[in-house]
Amino acid sequence: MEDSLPLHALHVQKLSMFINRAHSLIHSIALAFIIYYRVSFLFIDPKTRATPLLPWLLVFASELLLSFIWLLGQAYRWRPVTRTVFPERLPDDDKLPAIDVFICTTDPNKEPTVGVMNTVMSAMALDYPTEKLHVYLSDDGGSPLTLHGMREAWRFARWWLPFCRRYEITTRCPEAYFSALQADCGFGSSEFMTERRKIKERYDMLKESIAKESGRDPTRYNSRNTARDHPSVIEVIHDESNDTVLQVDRDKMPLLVYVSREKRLSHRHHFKAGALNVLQRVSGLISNSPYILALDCDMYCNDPTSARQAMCFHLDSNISHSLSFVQFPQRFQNISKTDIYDSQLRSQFSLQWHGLDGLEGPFLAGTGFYIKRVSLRGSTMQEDTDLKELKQSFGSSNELIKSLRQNFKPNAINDQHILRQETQLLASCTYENDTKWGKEARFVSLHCKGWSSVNFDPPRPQFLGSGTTNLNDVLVQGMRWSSGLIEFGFSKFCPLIYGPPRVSLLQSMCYAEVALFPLYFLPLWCFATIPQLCLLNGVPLYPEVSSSFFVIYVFIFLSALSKHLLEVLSTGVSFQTWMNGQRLWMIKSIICHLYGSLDVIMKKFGMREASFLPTNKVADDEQVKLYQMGKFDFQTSNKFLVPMVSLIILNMAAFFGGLIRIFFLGDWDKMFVQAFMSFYILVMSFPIIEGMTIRKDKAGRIRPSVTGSSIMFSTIFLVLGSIVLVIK
Ligand SMILES: O=c1ccn([C@@H]2O[C@H](COP(=O)(O)OP(=O)(O)O[C@H]3O[C@H](CO)[C@@H](O)[C@H](O)[C@H]3O)[C@@H](O)[C@H]2O)c(=O)[nH]1
Ligand SMILES: [Mn+2]
Repeated sequence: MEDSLPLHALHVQKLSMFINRAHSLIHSIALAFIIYYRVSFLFIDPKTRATPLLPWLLVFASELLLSFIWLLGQAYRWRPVTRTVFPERLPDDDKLPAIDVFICTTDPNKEPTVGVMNTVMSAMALDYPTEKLHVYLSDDGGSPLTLHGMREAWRFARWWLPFCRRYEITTRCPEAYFSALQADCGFGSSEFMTERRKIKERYDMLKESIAKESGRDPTRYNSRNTARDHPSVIEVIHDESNDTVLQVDRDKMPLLVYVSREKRLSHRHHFKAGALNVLQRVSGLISNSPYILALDCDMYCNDPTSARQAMCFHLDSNISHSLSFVQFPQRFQNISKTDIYDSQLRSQFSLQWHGLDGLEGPFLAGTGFYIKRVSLRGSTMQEDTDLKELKQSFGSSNELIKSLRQNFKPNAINDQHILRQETQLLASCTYENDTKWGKEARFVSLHCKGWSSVNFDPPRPQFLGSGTTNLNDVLVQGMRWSSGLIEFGFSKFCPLIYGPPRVSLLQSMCYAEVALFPLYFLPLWCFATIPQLCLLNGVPLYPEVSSSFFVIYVFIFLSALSKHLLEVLSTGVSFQTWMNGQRLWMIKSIICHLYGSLDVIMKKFGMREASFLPTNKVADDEQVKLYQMGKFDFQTSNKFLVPMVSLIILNMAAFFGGLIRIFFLGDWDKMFVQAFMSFYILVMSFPIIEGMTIRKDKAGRIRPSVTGSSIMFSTIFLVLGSIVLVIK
């Protein structure tokens, strides 16, 4: 490089690092005391023990598991870093590498077409040489409405892009731009204002046209069968109309391609991962750019500079040879201030990813990353790898294999007919049969193959999506994630076994933490039931208030909570937001992680098929209102509600039973911790108690039938549990 100035800088967060390490050390010592306390119980003569063995062991096992997951999590806190970039030092535009943008959508009912097109247009408007930008939309729904939307988006973009460039607009997602109160670039000249009005009119026309098309024949788009069974359609979107746009501007349009892969009921399609594989192959023939930006259909580009920022890492000769991807944090535009469902994924993107960045690099978040195409290829390809071997890896397409050797130039297939035939082959549902596509878990094993990654979290969010804003979506999404992670944790890629020889111990610990944290459901279920059962039966499980081990327990409780509080507050949010995060952690552990794990077990035994319920991106006015008010919305299935409500009833019984014990039998010293646990659980569950008792609105009321069956379940648990306790 002629320019010796660095393109980016790394800053180790020294203060956090010091606090974290000191805290880990002190907290570990306290945990060691607890283990000593629990183990020494086992050496007491069984005849003189005040507590039966079984509940003691259950609580001990839970404490061990919780401590283990905590210990794994300390790896994130070892060496947190932040970064800055200097895009002004990048080489000239003609020396920048090309980028393919991949956007995935699947269901026009849950993912409104206008929203998807906004993402498409924001990507087309990235601040990057247009001839080096290629935008692909994968439509798993195979919906003609989406294709129609693409044509409209293209037409609008021909006005939108020059407008953004001319006035240096920074918010280039049309919807976000027009709905912002203070449009950026101020209200400048009258020329700008007239232009803006004209563009706004065109944008309204685009929305109207999409609405009209979707209203034309509802059955055409609502058919679930089309979504699951359709041929492949690949179309490079062209200029069809004769609008009078300046020829110069017309040339300055990125390539836009619609890809709907073939889907058949008899073939597995692997959801988003499958869609990304198809895009990788199809784009390999059409543009074959060395870098790829992957986006979810609702993750619009909020700042056009992300591509150049990413290139500050990819083009740095010190790190580029091993750098696989630059990940931007996933942020959301529709999250309320207190974030009652903890949808901002704060701990993940504001804490964990910064910690990983100080090790070998963050994991892929699934969206908002710029990845190097070769790092996706799995096996490294030598010049002399023979054709047979290549076909075993990449499938039968000669053209695709040719493109692998093109050094990121597109294949010069001039014959449109051949190009179409070949891309259709690549997007067919049988293409991956007997190949290595999808077999190598490429995304998760990048670091193990020696690739590194970078996390970049600039002050202005680069990508903004729609987060979950109702309980049902939160739980369904949480369940899907848990199930995916547990599956990974217990596969042959289990990070604790597969990791250490390939990546550092700390990095393996982080991988293990993400893969195993759904196991939180085991200790949390235990802590929400066993101490309560014992409390009602007068069985002590924790040290007496007068014992010095009591102090250790209090210390651990306060140390864990205050550390988390500090971490959350340092991201600039309120105490209330922290509390909401704690509450959601409990709810998700009890519900999502439990069902997610059951899901994996059932899949293993062939009792369930893999599924992917996309989250809803349509804003429901009533729901949004409740959400903005910070009120829970309990319109979700009974399988989620009943376990939660049952635990609350159990804890209510335990708490009041415990109070009676404490005041009438004088068990204060022995039973305080257990009574406090129930009290804490009830305080944290306040919105649910409110739903069971006070709230009368349809969305916020927990139906009496749910409460009824929950009372039944908790009674059965109490009776059976007490019998087991008495038997000893
Ligand atoms: O068969 C499918 C299912 C989903 N998608 C797309 O996948 C994306 C993510 O789906 P979404 O319903 O928005 O899921 P989220 O839970 O919001 O997504 C998070 O979780 C996913 C994994 O569960 C990751 O892939 C995403 O990047 C991450 O944002 C969307 O663009 C979908 O259109 C497909 O293309 N095909
Ligand atoms: Mn999403």
